[in-house]
Amino acid sequence: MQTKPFRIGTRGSPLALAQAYETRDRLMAAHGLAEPMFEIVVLSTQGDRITDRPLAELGGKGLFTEEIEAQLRSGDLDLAVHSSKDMPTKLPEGLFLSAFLPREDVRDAFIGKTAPKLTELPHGATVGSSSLRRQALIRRLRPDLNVITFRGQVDTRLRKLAEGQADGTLLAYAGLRRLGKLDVPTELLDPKDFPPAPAQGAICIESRTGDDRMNSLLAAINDHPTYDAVTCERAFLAALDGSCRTPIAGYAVCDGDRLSFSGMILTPDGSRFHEIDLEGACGDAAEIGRAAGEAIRAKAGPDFFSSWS
Ligand SMILES: NCc1[nH]cc(CCC(=O)O)c1CC(=O)O
Repeated sequence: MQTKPFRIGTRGSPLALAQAYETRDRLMAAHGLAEPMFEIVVLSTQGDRITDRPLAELGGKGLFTEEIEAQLRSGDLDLAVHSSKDMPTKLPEGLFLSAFLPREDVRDAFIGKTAPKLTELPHGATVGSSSLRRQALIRRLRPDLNVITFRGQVDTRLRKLAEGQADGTLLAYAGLRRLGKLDVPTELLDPKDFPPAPAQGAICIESRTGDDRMNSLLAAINDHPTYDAVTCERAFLAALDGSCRTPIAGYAVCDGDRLSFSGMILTPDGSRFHEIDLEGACGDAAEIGRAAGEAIRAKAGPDFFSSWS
């Protein structure tokens, strides 16, 4: 019998906390465990402390995970809850993504102040976003808009918008939903025009490879279609070597045992882009993502990636 509570590591943002509590609740329900069996441990990461520069400039992924992973490896934590989208494609030795919770809505939400839709914004209007993918997709659809960097937690960004720092902003609808802000979006963007980031909307749980007891508890809350879809999307990202300077979109859907993947890469100014669609068996998720990454890289040619830096 375990007597010490399981220690769940998380960042302290309202969204991160909501995700950690959801994971704890699912573990409690699946195993009939009581609340005192879990302890939520809040950690601050570099990504939380540096809020004035775009993530891509700071080295991108890993900034939200390193401090948490160090404690997971040392045994100070038993599991860590993350937004899969923030996870680097390569994890530290001895750690793995052991479970994914059922995916939320993958779409990006537009929050317009001067117009309800991205396509209806006045000529030259300002849109705040620090994501390279969103910036490139906005410019692809509306090259006339002025895209500015917007960072910080959801509430910070909404405050900046309310203060008039921009005419609109984009956020993952999944995050807004988890925070109960269902009425905030003025438009939900169609993934066909505005494909989401790989792994958007999926909560993942990271644990130690050798921790059999923890991993068997986690296996019971794993959602298989989400696991396969995100595995495919992360393999796509890894095949493009996850360069944090390339705008990359990609999403997979599992329907029964079939998986359909759509991916896109863009130049940062949105003037050029390439798309790929690939289908296969859910069991081949990683292979489909990797093949899609290699195919789109070949389509784009080497000049595509060296045309900016
Ligand atoms: N660090 C940004 C981040 N990572 C995950 C989410 C949203 C939740 C999700 O995609 O699961 C967000 C905020 C956003 O993109 O609006």
